[in-house]
Amino acid sequence: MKNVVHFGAGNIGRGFIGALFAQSGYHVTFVDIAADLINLLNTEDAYYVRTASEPQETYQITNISGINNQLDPERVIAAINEAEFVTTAIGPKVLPFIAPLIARGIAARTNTEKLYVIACENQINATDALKTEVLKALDQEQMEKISGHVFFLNSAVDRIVPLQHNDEPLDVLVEDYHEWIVESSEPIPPIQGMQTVPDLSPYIERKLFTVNTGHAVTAYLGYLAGKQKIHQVLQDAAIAEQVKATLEETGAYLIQKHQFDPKVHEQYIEKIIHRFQNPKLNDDVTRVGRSPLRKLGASDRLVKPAVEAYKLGLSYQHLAQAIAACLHFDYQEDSEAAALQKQLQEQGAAAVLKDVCGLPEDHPIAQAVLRAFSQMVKVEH
Ligand SMILES: NC(=O)C1=CN([C@@H]2O[C@H](COP(=O)(O)OP(=O)(O)OC[C@H]3O[C@@H](n4cnc5c(N)ncnc54)[C@H](O)[C@@H]3O)[C@@H](O)[C@H]2O)C=CC1
Ligand SMILES: O=P(O)(O)OC[C@H]1O[C@](O)(CO)[C@@H](O)[C@@H]1O
Repeated sequence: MKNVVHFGAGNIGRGFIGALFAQSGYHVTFVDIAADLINLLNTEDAYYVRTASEPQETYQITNISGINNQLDPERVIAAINEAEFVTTAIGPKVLPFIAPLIARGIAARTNTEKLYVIACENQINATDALKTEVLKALDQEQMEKISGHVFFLNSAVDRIVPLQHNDEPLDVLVEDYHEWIVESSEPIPPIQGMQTVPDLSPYIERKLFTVNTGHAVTAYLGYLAGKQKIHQVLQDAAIAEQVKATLEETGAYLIQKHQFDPKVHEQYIEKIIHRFQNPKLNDDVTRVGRSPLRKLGASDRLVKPAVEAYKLGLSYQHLAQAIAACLHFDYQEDSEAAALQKQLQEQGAAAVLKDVCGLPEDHPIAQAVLRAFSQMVKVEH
């Protein structure tokens, strides 16, 4: 029996990556700090993944177990010894916290088979970031020991998995579409639904700056307009037009940088917006807008394409409006939104743009954001 240790038994963990491994004949050991979830994974024989589509498809996921990494790190280390893959879907900011345990697991391995480590997060080169943290925890001898045995592979993951409201807590509602692309120039063990490419850059940029930019803009404009669900936001023709115009801006950059066929890219944009419009996902604006500080980062879905468009002399005005709308995201239950609002109140928008986005006040994008920010009117929630 082949084994995978997957960190993060949440929506993407159970509904996407863990499910693909189980369907490919692997035993999936989920690692999480959520004690109830781990208990259920150890007491239930199976859970169900259901698609938000017509007709609905249902997949039974079996051969699963769970370990609480806070309570039982030694068992995680033992599980890594048996594993062919270690994967994560935990949030990019959490990677540094789990890296030391992954390092201990790798260092303790007596299994001489190859091990593939893949971070499945919405961030460019997330596995490289994880690798950096793992290597920090290893000494020279350990690094030499793993060389040629442990491979860190970047990846791009795409499947919309909303917040869950199921009768059975392990079950997951997912969209039927999914794409998992892993960067590797060498063959790796095949996993159902995983595709390998030698250069991930065009794929991850296309995904992050279309799916994630589009989703984030929809969420922030929707929040500003007082809407609750993503598909409802796109029923507003003016917002839908603005989302499309933003993706035309990221598209112009992507087409130029990666020599994409403009017609094919246009179809990709249409398909992505169509995915957002799926009412069966019933996805919350506040989920999709979550973690605005991360989303405002210089390498993330809003600022990076705006800066790249600016450098190429392309339009970035709609992206600037999207950044401005993000600054209005004051959903207090999101800790990053609360921190963002605090910083805005204490230091003002120009300071936030400099600190969080890496945009000095005199940068033309910062100027466009500041203008849009002051003109936007938010509907109170
Ligand atoms: N939900 C979605 O539609 C998509 C999410 N992603 C990415 O996948 C990643 C996970 O997202 P979701 O599954 O939606 O989040 P989630 O919140 O449903 O799952 C994250 C899981 O990580 C666990 N966790 C947090 N800190 C931990 C720690 N220190 N140790 C062990 N477990 C810990 C949580 O308890 C939770 O079960 C994120 O990077 C997200 O950007 C990517 C594509 C789609
Ligand atoms: O934590 P993040 O970056 O919001 O990740 C979740 C996002 O990823 C996506 O699933 C796209 O793959 C979006 O649907 C969703 O908003």
